[in-house]
Amino acid sequence: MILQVENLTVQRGGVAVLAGVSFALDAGQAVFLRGPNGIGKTTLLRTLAGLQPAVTGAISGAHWPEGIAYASHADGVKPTLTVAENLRFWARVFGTVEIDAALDQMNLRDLKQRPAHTLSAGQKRRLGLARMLVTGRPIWVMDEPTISLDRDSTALFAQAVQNHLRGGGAAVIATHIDLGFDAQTLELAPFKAAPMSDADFDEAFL
Ligand SMILES: Nc1ncnc2c1ncn2[C@@H]1O[C@H](COP(=O)(O)OP(=O)(O)OP(=O)(O)O)[C@@H](O)[C@H]1O
Repeated sequence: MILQVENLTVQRGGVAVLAGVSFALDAGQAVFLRGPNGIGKTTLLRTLAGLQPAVTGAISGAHWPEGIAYASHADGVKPTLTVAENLRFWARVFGTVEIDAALDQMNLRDLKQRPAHTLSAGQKRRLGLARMLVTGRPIWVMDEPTISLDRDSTALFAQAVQNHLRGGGAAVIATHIDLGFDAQTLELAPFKAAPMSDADFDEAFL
């Protein structure tokens, strides 16, 4: 199993938001996380990425956590560097060298020498996603990756994810849209944590 999540409770601002989340991914598999605004998708992704601890439950797998590449809402793009320099920078951070495949897969070759601050929102997002390709990491954890992408770029991204899966990778993707390929779907609404009751407060502490 490349990633296994068992009975996970995750919290934001000290309050549990999701409880009892479980799923498992083998190499070559993806899961789409769905749920209304505020349900806890970002919180779950941040926990999977090892950026915050789980309240209870377990995350395990052959490559966890060192094999995770996390794409948050932010693109992580360095504005003063060109597109190619951004990718080389990330390649160096992750100990890889190859950026050509990322340029091609996210259709960035013509923009290679452009300073990133001159890119449109969608182009910047394509660069942010190309970053995932240069990490060389097997598990992609992605938060609404298609925001700002037009239909063609969304299709390019979906293709890049499928290539990653075919190469033995895995992906956890919070998305509201249909990316056009089959994967598990995990609806998070049923895992909404119960609100704290008055009985949970410790009077002696107040
Ligand atoms: N710093 C904070 N303190 C307390 N609560 C917070 C804090 N940050 C976020 N929250 C709350 O935690 C819950 C989960 O937020 P999260 O960002 O994980 O949801 P989401 O499903 O990713 O939402 P969206 O679809 O809107 O991006 C939300 O109800 C949010 O209001």
